[in-house]
Amino acid sequence: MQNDIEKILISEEQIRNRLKELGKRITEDYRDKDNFLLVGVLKGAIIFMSDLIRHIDLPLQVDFMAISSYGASTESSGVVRILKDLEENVEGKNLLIVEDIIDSGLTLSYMYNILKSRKPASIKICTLLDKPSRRKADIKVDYLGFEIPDYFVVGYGLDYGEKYRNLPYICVLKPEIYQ
Ligand SMILES: O=P(O)(O)OC[C@H]1O[C@H](OP(=O)(O)OP(=O)(O)O)[C@H](O)[C@@H]1O
Ligand code: HPA
Ligand SMILES: [Mg+2]
Repeated sequence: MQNDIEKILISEEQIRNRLKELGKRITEDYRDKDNFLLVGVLKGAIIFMSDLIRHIDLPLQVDFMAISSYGASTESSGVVRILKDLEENVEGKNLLIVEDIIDSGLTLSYMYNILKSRKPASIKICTLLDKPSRRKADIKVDYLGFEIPDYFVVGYGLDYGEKYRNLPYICVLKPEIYQ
C-alpha cells in the first residue's frame, strides 16, 4: 500500500490536533442541549467519527446511515442511494452529521433533506475534509477539519475502490493507480 502513495497531504499529528479542537468546540456548543445524536455516514466516516467522539465530553448517542454514490470511480455517479437507514427516530433530537469529505456535496444535500423532513430539533454538519472547488450542491459546513485542493484523496476512512481506508493519514495516490 505504501508504494502506491504519491504524497501525504495531512499527517496523523495534524489530524489528531484538529480533532481535539473540533471536539472542544462541539462540547461547548452542545453543552446545554439534550438528545444529542451524531449521525455518521458509512463507510468513509468510521475512523473520523470514532476518533472525534472521544474528544466530545458530553452524553451523546451515535447512529449511522450508509449512502453511496462513488462506486469504484473518482467521480460521483450523481445517483445517490440509501444503502442503510438510521435505527433511531430523530424527531426532536439535535443532530450532528459526521462526514469524512464533502466533494460535489450531492451525498450530503440528499441526506440533509431526508433528515430535515423527519423533524429534528436541529441539524448541523461536521466534516473532516472539504473540497469546495468541486461543489455542485450548496452546503453550509458548521465544523470543518481541513479544506483541501482538488485531489482525489484516500486514507483515514476514505477509499479508492474500497482500498486504503486503513491508512492513518490523508494522502494522494500515484497517478497510475487511478487509471
Ligand atoms: O460530496 P460528494 O461528491 O457526494 O462526495 C462525498 C461522499 O463520497 C464518499 O462516499 P462514497 O459514496 O464513496 O461511499 P463510502 O463512504 O462508502 O466510501 C464520501 O465518504 C462522502 O460520503
Ligand atoms: N476520496 C475518497 N472518496 C471521495 C472523495 C475523495 O477525494 N471525494 C468523494 N468521495
Ligand atoms: Mg468511497
